[in-house]
Amino acid sequence: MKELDVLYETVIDRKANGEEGSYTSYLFNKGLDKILKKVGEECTEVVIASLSQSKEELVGEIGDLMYHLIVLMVEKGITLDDVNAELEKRSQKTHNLKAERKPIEHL
Ligand SMILES: N=c1c2ncn([C@@H]3O[C@H](COP(=O)(O)OP(=O)(O)OP(=O)(O)O)[C@@H](O)[C@H]3O)c2ncn1[C@@H]1O[C@H](COP(=O)(O)O)[C@@H](O)[C@H]1O
Repeated sequence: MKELDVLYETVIDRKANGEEGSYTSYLFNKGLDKILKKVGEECTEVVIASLSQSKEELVGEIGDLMYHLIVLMVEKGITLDDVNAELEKRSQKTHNLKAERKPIEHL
């Protein structure tokens, strides 16, 4: 997804160079605990928006979560390619529902 690549590069640049007035630079300066707090908050906001808000608001909350996840990835040295490779590995395997979760078939 093009926008994710652009955002990732911007976040990499903020970590390397910093930028006056940048929220991303602010997060990196605060450190891992602050980034994790924001990821946790944004997860909760996605859950709340899913239950009670419009599709538009939910899309906004998902965007916030994805942004903060990318900040976390950059902080931990994880690339989009790392995640793509993991998803690609999983895509080889389908029908992952565990046997015990499958409905009992009545013969
Ligand atoms: N996608 C985002 C993005 N999503 C959310 N946010 C910011 O995340 C903050 C979260 O808001 P909250 O109300 O939860 O938190 P807050 O009270 O403002 O801040 P805290 O005190 O909790 O840290 C807001 O300030 C938003 O502006 C983002 N800030 C930046 N980006 C991207 O990062 C790029 C670089 O931004 P800067 O680093 O600010 O130049 C931008 O062009 C965008 O593409």
